[in-house]
Amino acid sequence: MIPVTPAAATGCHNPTDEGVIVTVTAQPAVTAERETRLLASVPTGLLINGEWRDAASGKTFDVEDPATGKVLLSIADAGPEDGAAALDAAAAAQESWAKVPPRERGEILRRAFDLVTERAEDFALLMTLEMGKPLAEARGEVTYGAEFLRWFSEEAVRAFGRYSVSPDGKSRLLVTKKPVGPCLLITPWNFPLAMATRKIAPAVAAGCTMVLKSANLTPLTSQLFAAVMQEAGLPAGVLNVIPTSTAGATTGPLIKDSRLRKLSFTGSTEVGRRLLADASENVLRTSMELGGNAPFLVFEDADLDAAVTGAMAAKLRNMGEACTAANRFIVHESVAGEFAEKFAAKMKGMTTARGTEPESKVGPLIDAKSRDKVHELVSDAVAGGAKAVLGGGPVEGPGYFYQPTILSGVAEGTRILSEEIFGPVAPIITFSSEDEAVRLANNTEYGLVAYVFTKDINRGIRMGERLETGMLGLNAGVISNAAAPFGGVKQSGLGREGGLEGIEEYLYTQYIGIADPYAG
Ligand SMILES: NC(=O)c1ccc[n+]([C@@H]2O[C@H](COP(=O)([O-])OP(=O)(O)OC[C@H]3O[C@@H](n4cnc5c(N)ncnc54)[C@H](O)[C@@H]3O)[C@@H](O)[C@H]2O)c1
Ligand SMILES: O=CCCC(=O)O
Repeated sequence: MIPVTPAAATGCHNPTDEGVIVTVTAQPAVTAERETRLLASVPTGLLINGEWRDAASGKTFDVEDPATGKVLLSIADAGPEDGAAALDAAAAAQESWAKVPPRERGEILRRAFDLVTERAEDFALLMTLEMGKPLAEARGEVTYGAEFLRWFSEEAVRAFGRYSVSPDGKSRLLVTKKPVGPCLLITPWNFPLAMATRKIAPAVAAGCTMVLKSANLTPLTSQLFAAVMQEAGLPAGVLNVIPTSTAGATTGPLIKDSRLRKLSFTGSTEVGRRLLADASENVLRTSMELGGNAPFLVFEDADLDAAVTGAMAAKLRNMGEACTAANRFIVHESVAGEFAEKFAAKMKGMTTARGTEPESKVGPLIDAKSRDKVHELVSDAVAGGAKAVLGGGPVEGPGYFYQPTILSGVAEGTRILSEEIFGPVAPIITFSSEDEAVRLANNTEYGLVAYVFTKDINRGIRMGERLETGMLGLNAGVISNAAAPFGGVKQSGLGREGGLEGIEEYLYTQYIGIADPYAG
C-alpha cells in the first residue's frame, strides 16, 4: 500500500510531486511479472448483457504501450452488430433498472468506490501502461475517478421533485425527475478511468442503462472497471461495453436508433461537432465535454512562486494532454521575464521516462501523430519569432516523448495560441493592461477553463465576470473536483459533469397537473 497525503483525497494531482497536492512517499518497483499478471486479469471481450464475449466478427485490435510501442493486449473489436446487441441489452434492462430503489443504486456505486480504492494500484498501473502517465499521476487519477462513484452514490437519493399549489389555487403541480433512458457514452484516451466514472456514476445514480464506447487507444482501464461494476452488483444489461477500432461505423447506427435517448461525449470539438449533428436527427439529449485552449493569466501583483507552482500543474498534469491544460501563458510585461526564468528552472527538473520508472515526472505522449503535431506547433511558433527558453523538440529514442518546453515572445496570431497543444509546451505572451489581458484570453472559440493569478480579490472576481469560460482557477492550477460542475461554454461544449448538476444530465423533468382536489 502506498501512503499518500490526505490532500490526495481531493482527487487533484500535481506532477511537480512537491507535496502540493499528492506526495508519494514510497515507490515499489514495477516488475515485468507484475505487469504481466495485471494484464492477464483484464477482460478482453465485449461486455453485453452481463456476459463477456467475442466480437461477432471474431476480430480483435491491439493496445500498445506508448513508452515502448509494445503490444500490451489484444481485445475484442466491436462492429455494428455488437453495437446493436449492446443497445438491445440496454433497452431491455431500462424499465426494470429505473425501478430499482435509488438507495440500492447508490449502494452499488459505493461498493464500486470501495473496490476501485482497494484495487487502486492495479488501476494506476494499468493506466500508466496503456496511456503513459507517471504512476504518481495515475494514482491521483484513481482517487479522482473513484470520487465520482462516491459522490454520485450520495446523489442517487437526492433526485428531488416538488409539489405546489398553482397561483390561482385551482390545481396542483407535481414535478418529478425521471431517468432519460438508454445512453451512449463515448470517452477519450487521456483520463481512462475518470472520464468513464464521470459519466457512468451519474447514469447509474439516475437509473439509466448504458452502452460505453471506450477510447480505442486506452480501452483496458474501462474493461477492468466494467468488471468491478459487475462485482459491485450492477445488474446485467445496465452497463454494456463495446471497445472498437471503428468508432463511427459502430456507434453511428446507435445514434440513429430511436431507443437511444442520450449521447454523452468527451473528446475533441471536431468529433463532438459531428456527433451533435448526428444526434439532432432524433433530437437526443446530449452532453458534450470538448476541447479547450485555457489562458493562464499572471498579473503584475501575483505571487510569482505560487503562479509558477500553478503553472507547473496546469501545464504538466498528464503531460499537457488535458482539456484543462494551460495552453497560453498571458503574463504582465513587468513580470514576464522573472516568471519565465522561474518556470524554466522548475520545468528543467522534470525527467521524461516511462511512467513505471521511479524518476518519471513526464511520460510519453499518446502516439506518434500527437507528438508530431506538438512539434509542428512548436516549429511554427519558432519560425514566427518565438524563442525556446527550454526544450523545443522530441526526445530521441523509443516512445513518443517530448521535451518539456517553454516558448517566449510568441507572436499573436500564431497557430500554437489558437490550437490545443496537448503536450508539455508552454507558450508565453505578454500584456500591459487588464483590458488587453481579457481581450487576449477571450480571443478563442474555446471556453473551458481559465487560470488567474493575482493577489487582488476584486480583480479575481472581475476576471470571473469577464472571462468567457465555464470554469476559473483563481490562484489555483488544478480545480477538477467530483463535487464541482465541470464543463465549458462556446465550442468547449454543452452540459456539466460532476457536482449537483452532473446527475441532472441523466434525468428529465416531468410535470403532472392535478385537478383542484376541492372541486366537486
Ligand atoms: N472537456 C472535457 O471534459 C474533456 C475531457 C477530456 C478530453 N477532452 C478533449 O478530448 C480530446 C482528446 O481526446 P481524443 O483524442 O480521444 O478525442 P477524439 O475526439 O479523437 O475521440 C474521443 C472519443 O471519440 C471517439 N470517436 C472518434 N471519432 C468518432 C466518431 N466518428 N463517432 C463516434 N466516436 C468517435 C474516439 O474513439 C474516442 O473514444 C481533446 O480535444 C480534449 O480537450 C475534453
Ligand atoms: O482532459 C480533461 C479532463 C480533465 C479533468 O477532468 O480534470
